[in-house]
Amino acid sequence: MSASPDSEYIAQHRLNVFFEKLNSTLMMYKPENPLTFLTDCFNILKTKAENQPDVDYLVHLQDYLDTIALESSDHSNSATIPSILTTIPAVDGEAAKRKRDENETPVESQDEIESTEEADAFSEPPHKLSSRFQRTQLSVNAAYTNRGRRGSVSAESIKPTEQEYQRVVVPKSDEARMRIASATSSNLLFRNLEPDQKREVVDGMFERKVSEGEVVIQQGDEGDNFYVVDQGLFDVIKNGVKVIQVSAGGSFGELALMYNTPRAASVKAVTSGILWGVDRVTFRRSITNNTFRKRKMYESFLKTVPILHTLETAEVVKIADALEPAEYEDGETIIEQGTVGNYFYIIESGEAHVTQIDEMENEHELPGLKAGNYFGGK
Ligand SMILES: Nc1ncnc2c1ncn2[C@@H]1O[C@@H]2COP(=O)(O)O[C@H]2[C@H]1O
Repeated sequence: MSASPDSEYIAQHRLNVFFEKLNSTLMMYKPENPLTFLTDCFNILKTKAENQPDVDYLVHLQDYLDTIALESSDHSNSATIPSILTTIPAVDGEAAKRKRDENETPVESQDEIESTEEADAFSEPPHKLSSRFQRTQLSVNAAYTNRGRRGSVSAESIKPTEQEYQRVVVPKSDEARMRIASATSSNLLFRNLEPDQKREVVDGMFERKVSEGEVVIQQGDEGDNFYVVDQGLFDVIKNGVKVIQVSAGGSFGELALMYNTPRAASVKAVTSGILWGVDRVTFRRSITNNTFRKRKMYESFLKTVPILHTLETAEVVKIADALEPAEYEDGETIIEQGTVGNYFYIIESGEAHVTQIDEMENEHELPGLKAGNYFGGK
């Protein structure tokens, strides 16, 4: 039996997903004027589609919804829906700055105001191209899967004022500090922390012993703590399906805290184990500030990379955590034929020549690579 023209049209444009997302967003924020809200949303989608026509319109929509979820969570006392300002892609630093200059920015969060200079530095492209052959690559060395629609729960702003904020210090032995150091040594979320921020997180960490079978995090709950695994194995279960297992040195529970959303998955202890927990406020003050900026900077770019199109935001941000920018001069060799590849590269901007030497030692020019293309890895 063939599908009706109506259902074909719906499937072709994935209208059910589109309307479901709009509907759940309206239900979540309940804007006073839904028509204005939707008009803003459509205008923004139109602009995004004009700027990045190759990107799927549902990706643009999700990006916009993520942005307003983040913005509204940092303005939890305000009922306003964030303005168009918040939708300027982080990679377009100049445009974002111009827009900020043009608009008196009533919706900027405290965090944004305090870190304007730093944010500008981050939102600038990390390099300037001196010629069309100058190349810049990003190496990727880790990723994990995560699919999740973000809801929103209200929460404290990232940087509470000093009077409000009481630094949490949980007394612990040197042995405990050593164990924490070992558990966090290879954790991506800790990699970019300043020594003082790291000390703040470690000071605030508390030990939690868990029994086999214990549910540490329940999908859909409001986020309270972030956890680093010291000992034991933990299954991450999403909608009843195990998506990943976390072991010593791994961590979980950052998404709900970082994005002020309900827990995206459940986490259950497969064995008895020991966790180091960090409360929500300490986490947001230290880890979120660093990680979030990096995630926002690369999220929009990564969504334009064809191989990553099918990933949802939660998956993309994990890749963003693992990215390391690398610059190459015009003519510099990035990888050499016959050598072992350690990195996967995505071209953020610039172009790369690809050549191959055959058995007769003749060099052949292969099709070149440009922004969004990738190479390397095994
Ligand atoms: N595929 C996945 N989907 C959702 N959460 C995941 C996934 N893999 C690991 N997690 C972790 O599981 C945690 C559940 O709580 P959070 O949503 O706070 O943060 C989540 C992530 O840290």
